[in-house]
Amino acid sequence: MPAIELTNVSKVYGNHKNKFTALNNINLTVELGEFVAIVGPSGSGKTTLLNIMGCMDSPTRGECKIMDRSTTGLKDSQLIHIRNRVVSFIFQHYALLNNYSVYDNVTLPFAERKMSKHEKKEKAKQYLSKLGIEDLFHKKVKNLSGGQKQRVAIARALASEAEIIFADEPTGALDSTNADKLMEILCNLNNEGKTIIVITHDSHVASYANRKLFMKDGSITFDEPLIVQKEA
Ligand SMILES: Nc1ncnc2c1ncn2[C@@H]1O[C@H](COP(=O)(O)OP(=O)(O)OP(=O)(O)O)[C@@H](O)[C@H]1O
Repeated sequence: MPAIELTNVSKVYGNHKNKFTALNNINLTVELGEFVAIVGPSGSGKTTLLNIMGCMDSPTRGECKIMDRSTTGLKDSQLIHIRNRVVSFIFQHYALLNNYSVYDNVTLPFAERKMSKHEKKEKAKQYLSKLGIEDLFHKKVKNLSGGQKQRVAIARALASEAEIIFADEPTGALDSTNADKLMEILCNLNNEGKTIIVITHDSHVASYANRKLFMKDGSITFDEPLIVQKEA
C-alpha cells in the first residue's frame, strides 16, 4: 500500500490579483517503508509539499491520499486524527515545549489515549532509551543541547506510533557530528519499517535516503529511485 499518493496536486497562494503557484501539478507515490529526501533551492515548494502530504495544508487542486485514504473533504477532527496518529513531524527548531520536561514532551501524543500513568512512564522510558537519552527524563527541554532536543523530538514522533515521519530540515540547527548521528537514527527507524520523508538543502543529508526528489519552481524535476545492488 502506498504511504502517500498525490494526483495532480497544485497549490496556489494569494487571491485573484496576486496569485503565486507554489506547487504545479505534482504526481507522486511514496510506498510504505521508503526513505525519501526532498531537495531543491529555497522557494521551490518543498515545505508546501510536505505540509500537504502531512495534512497541515490542503491542495488548491488535485488529491492527496494518506495510507490509501483521500484527505479531500475530511472534517477537522479527522485531519487532527491523521496528524496525531498516522503521521508525525520533526522540525528544524524542534517544536518542543521548552519549559516542560523531556517526559512531558515525549508523552504529549499519549494525551488522548487511555493509558495509566505507569504505562505512560514505561513507554516514554522505552523511546528515550532507544535514542540513548533515558538519563534526560526529568530535565527541562530548555536546558538541553540541540542534538539532545532533536532526539527528544524523535522520541515524541515515535510515541505517536505513526507510520510516516516527516522531517523538515531536521539537521538545520545541528553541527555535522550531531547531524550525522541524527540521520543514522532516521536510517535505523527506516530499517525498522518507518516511512521517512526528509526535506533538506544538504546533499550529504540527502545521501542517507534511498530516493531523492529534486524540486524546482513547484515541480519535481528529477526522481532518483533506489538502486538495488544485486549480489553477484
Ligand atoms: N502562505 C503563503 N502565502 C504566499 N506565498 C507563500 C506562502 N507560503 C509559501 N509561499 C511561497 O511559495 C513558495 C514555496 O514556498 P516553500 O516554503 O514551500 O519553499 P521551500 O522550498 O520549502 O523553501 P525553503 O527551502 O526556503 O524553506 C515560495 O515562493 C514562498 O514564498
